[in-house]
Amino acid sequence: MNDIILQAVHIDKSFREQPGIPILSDINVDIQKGEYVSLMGRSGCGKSTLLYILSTMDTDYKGELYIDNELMTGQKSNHLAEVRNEKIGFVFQFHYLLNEFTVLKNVMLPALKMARLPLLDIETKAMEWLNMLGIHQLAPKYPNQLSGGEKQRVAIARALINSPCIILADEPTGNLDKKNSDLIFDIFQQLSDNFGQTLLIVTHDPGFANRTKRIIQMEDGRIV
Ligand SMILES: Nc1ncnc2c1ncn2[C@@H]1O[C@H](COP(=O)(O)OP(=O)(O)OP(=O)(O)O)[C@@H](O)[C@H]1O
Repeated sequence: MNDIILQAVHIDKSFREQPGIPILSDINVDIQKGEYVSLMGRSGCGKSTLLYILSTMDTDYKGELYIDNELMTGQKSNHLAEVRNEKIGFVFQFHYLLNEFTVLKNVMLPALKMARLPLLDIETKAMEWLNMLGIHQLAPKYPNQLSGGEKQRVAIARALINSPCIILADEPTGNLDKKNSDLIFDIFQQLSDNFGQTLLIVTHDPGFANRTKRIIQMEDGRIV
């Protein structure tokens, strides 16, 4: 056992529609527990494709992926779904909140799916994260009543509810103005500094990447 939370070993990927055209070539990545890492590179270099594989959602690749020292490659889809729900927190450019549920219920959902804690404890935990992110007053509202920045903070609370080993974020501020982007970056910084949260963030923003502790730079499907 070691402190590596996420490990990609010799990952290659090409899309079935374009066999023989490599999108990712010999990708090797180690993310240690508590690391705060950004993944940068020009548009089309393969960042989202890689993140999708690291998140276990894309299983069509060559090489090996380990999450929390467990080999994910070749595992059945229902086991991968369990690992994702328990160990990975996702934050995307678009928040994917469910409009028919309140903010509180949206944040609680991943924990309700796991069904490991009593309802009241899940609610308390959800409120704690909403509080920490400065949006506890939004708990009874519905996503379509919120601003873009507020929705993204709710999405971060939802990503945190199961105390994931790692947060994976794909352009989490891509849809936000500067003020809200700064706020989201401050939150990631706090999660890293105060909670030791492991984070891997795909970003175009060099200013943000420079605030992370390590930058992984990609070019044409390779890490450079
Ligand atoms: N389903 C697909 N079939 C074929 N090619 C694809 C598919 N999805 C993505 N690609 C190609 O794979 C390459 C990498 O795409 P990807 O979305 O990973 O890049 P990216 O670095 O995340 O770009 P951006 O910063 O613009 O989001 C691109 O050339 C893209 O056109």
